[in-house]
Amino acid sequence: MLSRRVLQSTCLSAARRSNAKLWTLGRLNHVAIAVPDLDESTAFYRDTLGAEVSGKDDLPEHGVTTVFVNLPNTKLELLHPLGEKSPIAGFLEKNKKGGIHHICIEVDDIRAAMKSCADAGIRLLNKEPKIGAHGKPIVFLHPADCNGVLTELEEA
Ligand SMILES: C[C@@H](C(=O)O)C(=O)SCCNC(=O)CCNC(=O)[C@H](O)C(C)(C)COP(=O)(O)OP(=O)(O)OC[C@H]1O[C@@H](n2cnc3c(N)ncnc32)[C@H](O)[C@@H]1OP(=O)(O)O
Ligand SMILES: [Co+2]
Repeated sequence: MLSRRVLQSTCLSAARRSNAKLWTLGRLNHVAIAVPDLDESTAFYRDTLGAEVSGKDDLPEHGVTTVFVNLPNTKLELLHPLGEKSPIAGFLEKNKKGGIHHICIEVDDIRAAMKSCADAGIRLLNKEPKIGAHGKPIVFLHPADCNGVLTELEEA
């Protein structure tokens, strides 16, 4: 009679061999909005809507300056281009007043999630996890493979 532990480890290794999904999708971490004027947009959420907002954070490795708008159940990430090669410059060219740029969903294991997505033919926009605004590993999935929505995964 196989002990419970042996049975469990056998099932787990079978799941690993079958590449079964060994990670979990979590909360909506943030909705990112690209804005042409960061001060004006920050004032709108803070003064007009009464939201609690963070200070500005320059992230040269991402080519953006961010301000986070803290909501009870998620956050808005206000994005403004930083530097010559900002990945959001093209987006703002096309959307002069700004617009929703991406969504960010939490995962418990970024590398397992990246492998599942790559195996499913979803294009990863960074081959290795990068460190995002919250100091956590992140990956971006190509919008064309995600219903037209640029999708960021953050390991939480
Ligand atoms: C700090 C961090 C954090 O939260 O921790 C962040 O969020 S950093 C946030 C900033 N970093 C990133 O966004 C990194 C990932 N983003 C990228 O690599 C880029 O933005 C791409 C998604 C590859 C798009 O680049 P770019 O605009 O230069 O390319 P492109 O103009 O040729 O666009 C290629 C196609 O993608 C579409 N496209 C472009 N940006 C899009 C967006 N935000 N949402 C949905 N579709 C988008 C275009 O319409 C076009 O579609 P058609 O081909 O149909 O015309
Ligand atoms: Co983001």
